[in-house]
Amino acid sequence: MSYDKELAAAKKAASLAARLCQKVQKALLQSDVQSKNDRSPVTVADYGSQALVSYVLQQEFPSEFSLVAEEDSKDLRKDAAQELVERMTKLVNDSLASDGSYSVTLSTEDILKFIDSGKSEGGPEGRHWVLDPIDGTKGFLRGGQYAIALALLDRGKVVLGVLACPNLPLTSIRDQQSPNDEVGCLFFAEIGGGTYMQPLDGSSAVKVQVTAVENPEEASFFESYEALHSKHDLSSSIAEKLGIKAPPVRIDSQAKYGALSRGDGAIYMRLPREGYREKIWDHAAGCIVVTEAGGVVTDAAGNPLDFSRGKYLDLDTGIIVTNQKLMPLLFKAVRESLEEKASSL
Ligand SMILES: Nc1ncnc2c1ncn2[C@@H]1O[C@H](COP(=O)(O)OS(=O)(=O)O)[C@@H](OP(=O)(O)O)[C@H]1O
Ligand SMILES: [Mg+2]
Ligand SMILES: [Mg+2]
Ligand SMILES: [Mg+2]
Repeated sequence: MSYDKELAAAKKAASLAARLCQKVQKALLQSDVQSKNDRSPVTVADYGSQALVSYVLQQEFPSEFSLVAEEDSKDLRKDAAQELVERMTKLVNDSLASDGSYSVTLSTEDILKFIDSGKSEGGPEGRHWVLDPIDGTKGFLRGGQYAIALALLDRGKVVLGVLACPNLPLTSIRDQQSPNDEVGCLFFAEIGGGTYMQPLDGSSAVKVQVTAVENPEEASFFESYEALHSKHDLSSSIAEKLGIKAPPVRIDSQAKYGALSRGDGAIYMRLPREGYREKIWDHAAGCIVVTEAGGVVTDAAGNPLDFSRGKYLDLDTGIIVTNQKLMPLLFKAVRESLEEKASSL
């Protein structure tokens, strides 16, 4: 089955949302009065992105629409949020007007409704869109990496994924010469069709592949920027077992899956603290982008991720990602480190 029409709509929606986020982040980084604790820019961009993606998908697929998305409008309906909602409404309408394909002006109530149409629970039947309107909200505020991550589930399987990474350099993050290198990547993958990357400005796409590195000593690895999101001590013990020499590259958000899909690094380890439950929108798009580029994504027990159980991913301990050659070695090192840790407790 082909999902070409769905993929085209997903690319359009994610690109529009990326433009909105870029605009907000630019204003945020330029303003000298910003207070470190002011989260309103990310709030405006996050909800604005969700409203835009939801609107575009509903225009393209009016009859069959189900969206599992991270945000809902509850906080926005409070009186104190009124100014923020107005700012967001203007941003969303400006984005739609600049695109030109929809001649519409949405009211604040319309926008809140589009945000709330992301309340589906997903599951093993039918089709569901899965959206993280901004993944890496902390990275967004820091001026670092973030992603707009959109995927489609069909009968519980991820069949397409789009990752817009507005701050990711077009060339490998390992070869960065100057901070002026061009940024803004759109990764996309359809099941059985491979993974492609194109500049967010719309120029032509290239096929990407994960790295062919077979020697773990030459492998480099990614982990979350935020130490709270992953046990960095555990990943360093795994890296040591593998003989990895280079220090980890810390990047925010699913931009890690994008960077890995084109070979910027060989391994991504995400081993959250006990009790943290992973959500499908944090991994669905990234997972297909990596697997269609020839990579493997499993939990720490070696099982593929199961996106058919609703909003949460029920998995064993964490998520590990690499190419097919390195996976058996990585898996072994992960098991050994976890066992050592368990016996030392
Ligand atoms: N405690 C904890 N453990 C693990 N994961 C957590 C935790 N808290 C949050 N999150 C989720 O992580 C998403 C950000 O992904 P990353 O961890 O790759 O980003 S970062 O490098 O830490 O910025 C982030 O996604 P966004 O909320 O969309 O930014 C969260 O869903
Ligand atoms: Mg997220
Ligand atoms: Mg998010
Ligand atoms: Mg969040």
